[in-house]
Amino acid sequence: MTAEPLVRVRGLRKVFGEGDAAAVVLRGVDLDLSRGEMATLLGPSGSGKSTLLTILGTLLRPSEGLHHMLGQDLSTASDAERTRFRNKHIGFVFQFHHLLPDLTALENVMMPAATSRGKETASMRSRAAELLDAVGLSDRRDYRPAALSGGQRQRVAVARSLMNEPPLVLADEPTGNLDRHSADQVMALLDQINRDTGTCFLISTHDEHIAKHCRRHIELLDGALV
Ligand SMILES: Nc1ncnc2c1ncn2[C@@H]1O[C@H](COP(=O)(O)OP(=O)(O)OP(=O)(O)O)[C@@H](O)[C@H]1O
Repeated sequence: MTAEPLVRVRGLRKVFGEGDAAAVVLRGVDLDLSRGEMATLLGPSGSGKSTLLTILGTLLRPSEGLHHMLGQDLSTASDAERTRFRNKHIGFVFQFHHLLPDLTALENVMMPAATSRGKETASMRSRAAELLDAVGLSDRRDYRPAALSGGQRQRVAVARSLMNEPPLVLADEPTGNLDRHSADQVMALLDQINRDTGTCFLISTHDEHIAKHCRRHIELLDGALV
């Protein structure tokens, strides 16, 4: 018997709207992601990359199809179960960092743990400090996002995505807002984390140069995998 992959998706469809206004955005996607994989999701604008990532992140339900992660059937899970699952097992990095402006870098990194466990603890603080160290920002712990560069903010967002040690991190155009040098730094960081911890990354990008950092390329064209 082969072990079930980290993520298994079969016949995934997403339709927005109804009747004449219906737009079929994903038309039957089959995809497996294994633990420790580092993959890019490529495709032209409008091909459905963000929609697929949002569904894999349980932030959106598919119209049809099967979605399993860690052997759990998320297609039939309740909203509350999906939220609990997401907080525990999935990290996110977005194009715009979505850091909270009033919190320091350290407090932002701690957020996912504080959210799922109710309150901050000393062990959360030390894990967040270790993560900031790992992304090269231990000297910026007490800075607020406005006092950080774009690349530094994105590195804080990467640290935050890892706070709960998720087996899967979904990154939607994580370098889309960065210059080439900062983009390469962020990609090298993701690559390093992937090798060190076995975290699976699925990274959407338009940029072929960024895709070179990944060993697997998944391509969407008009809502279907190529
Ligand atoms: N909530 C929504 N309601 C209706 N249509 C939507 C919705 N969200 C996305 N779409 C449509 O789905 C299609 C795919 O969008 P999506 O954002 O997934 O593409 P993408 O490949 O990530 O594009 P980009 O690279 O430009 O970010 C687009 O045509 C978009 O207009």
